Amino acid sequence: MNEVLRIAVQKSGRLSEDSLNLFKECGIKFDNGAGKLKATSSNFPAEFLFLRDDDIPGYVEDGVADIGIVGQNVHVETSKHVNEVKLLGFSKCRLSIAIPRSETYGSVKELEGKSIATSYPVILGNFLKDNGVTAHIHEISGSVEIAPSIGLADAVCDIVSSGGTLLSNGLKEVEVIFRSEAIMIGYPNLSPEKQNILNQILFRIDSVQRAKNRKYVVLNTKQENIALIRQLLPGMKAPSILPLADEGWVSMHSVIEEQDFWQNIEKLRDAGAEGILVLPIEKMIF
Ligand SMILES: Nc1ncnc2c1ncn2[C@@H]1O[C@H](COP(=O)(O)OP(=O)(O)OP(=O)(O)O)[C@@H](O)[C@H]1O
Ligand SMILES: O=P(O)(O)OC[C@H]1O[C@H](OP(=O)(O)OP(=O)(O)O)[C@H](O)[C@@H]1O
Ligand SMILES: [Mg+2]
Repeated sequence: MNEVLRIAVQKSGRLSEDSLNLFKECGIKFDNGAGKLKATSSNFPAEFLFLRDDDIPGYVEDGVADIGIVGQNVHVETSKHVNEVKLLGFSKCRLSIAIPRSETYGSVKELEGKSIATSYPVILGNFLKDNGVTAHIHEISGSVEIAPSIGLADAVCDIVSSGGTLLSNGLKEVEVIFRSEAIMIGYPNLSPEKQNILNQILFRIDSVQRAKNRKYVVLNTKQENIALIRQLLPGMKAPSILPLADEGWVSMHSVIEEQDFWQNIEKLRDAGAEGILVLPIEKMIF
């Protein structure tokens, strides 16, 4: 039987675009046109389900979806029996407790007896228990930051990224209780065929991610500068060195971490590097 890997991604929201791009950058084509809830890839054995993010861990636990992408916050909150396949590095945010800006705050003990509105009762409950605080958790499913201003709760516990939503609702962050990024979760009992398809996807993701942090560098220099320039480019284990038409000149080619390049650019020029080109790399296969 020709197996197909069922992949659950958020239909629309903070995870959607990066989740879809992840698969597209891996060369997996599919149509995610408006209103579509399911799509089959035209060039890879995969089928996509477009869902609410909160539902994804349950689908993956039941094996209705083979893998899914959610925030770690949702993964921990839903506490489903799934494998943690891979952290993905996007949709980074934190889960924080916030109180009205006009109020003072000394320590977590001040939350004793207070009511806190949140969509994350499990994570918040664990935090309060670990800190020996008893508070009333008021569970609501969205627009949490409005709660103190309408008298629904004394404090909130919600996702923060830039802090803009807290600011515009007159709140200040007082405790960071969880840090999150997107994670790929998987059904624990995949068939060997499906595991094989997943391995192909993971291989492609690694190739794309590796390439993102690195650049292909080409520079020209006089032959006598080669040794010094090699020392300045830590990633340059075995650069390709090609003779130029001009006698005594070479072109050096290598792949380096982008960060190393910026740290050494001035020294490279001082060492005699000229005509430096820094090019993006699309994929890196080892
Ligand atoms: N402002 C933000 N910056 C970065 N990541 C965020 C931000 N807000 C949320 N996230 C992350 O993205 C996930 C999805 O956020 P989103 O706001 O789209 O969820 P939602 O409104 O619950 O969506 P759905 O309609 O699918 O239930 C969150 O669980 C969190 O991991
Ligand atoms: O610190 P900030 O950068 O302001 O981000 C935090 C906000 O982002 C998310 O909501 P989103 O805007 O995704 O809307 P939602 O409430 O509809 O999920 C989250 O629920 C916060 O409200
Ligand atoms: Mg949701």
